[in-house]
Amino acid sequence: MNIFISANNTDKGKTYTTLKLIETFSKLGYKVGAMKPIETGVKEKPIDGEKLLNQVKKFNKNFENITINDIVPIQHSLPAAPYVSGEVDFEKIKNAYKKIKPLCDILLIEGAGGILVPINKNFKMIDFIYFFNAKLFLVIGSNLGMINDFLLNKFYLETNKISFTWAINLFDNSYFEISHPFMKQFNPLFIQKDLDKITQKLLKK
Ligand SMILES: Nc1ncnc2c1ncn2[C@@H]1O[C@H](COP(=O)(O)OP(=O)(O)OP(=O)(O)O)[C@@H](O)[C@H]1O
Ligand SMILES: C[C@H](N)[C@@H](CCCCCC(=O)O)NC(=O)O
Repeated sequence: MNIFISANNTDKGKTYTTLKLIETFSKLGYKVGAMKPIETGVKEKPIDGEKLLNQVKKFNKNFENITINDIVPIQHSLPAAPYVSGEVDFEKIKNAYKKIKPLCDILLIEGAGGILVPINKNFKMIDFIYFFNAKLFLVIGSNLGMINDFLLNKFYLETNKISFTWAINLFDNSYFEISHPFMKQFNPLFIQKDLDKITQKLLKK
């Protein structure tokens, strides 16, 4: 099973969440792998990719000899959408995938930014769900502004008949005063307390 992790924007907790999903699925007995096909803003080394690789190695010994370049095949230095930061060689991504996929039961694939971030003229971040035949998990950051972001993502995904599982990443408790009175109608799950429910939903869907 492949799961593509996206978010309502950059810096909303995709890596943070993916680290927790690696641990939770691993403790359920699955061999878990992770990749970030494209990381931008890479100075010396891909920071998100390194966190993912270290976490995977804690639980999955099949990844012992896997390197950062295997799980982050495309690395660009400009911190921007891939469309802007440089060319993306999809063959390289495919080859990395072929190497990693046999090492795990569940592969968590982290995007960059949100679902419509452009990669090139014909390919945007959400298109990775077709490329990898992956389920979509959407992280929604809890800050002011998330209601509009959530509704836009929901509208786009439902209009395009893309099913998704989502949860709120709580940065602080102000969410309960400023956003939850509206959001509660959607019965949100939270990364901080609902990982078991989230993983069960992802396994079922
Ligand atoms: N719930 C949280 N509590 C505290 N810190 C958090 C939380 N969620 C994320 N962070 C921190 O916020 C920063 C951004 O999170 P993260 O890197 O996971 O975002 P991202 O969505 O993966 O970003 P990108 O689009 O760059 O991949 C990181 O420093 C991370 O440790
Ligand atoms: C530089 C960021 N951290 C991120 C790219 C975010 C692109 C956002 C583009 C946009 O929506 O305007 N890169 C990454 O996750 O590898």
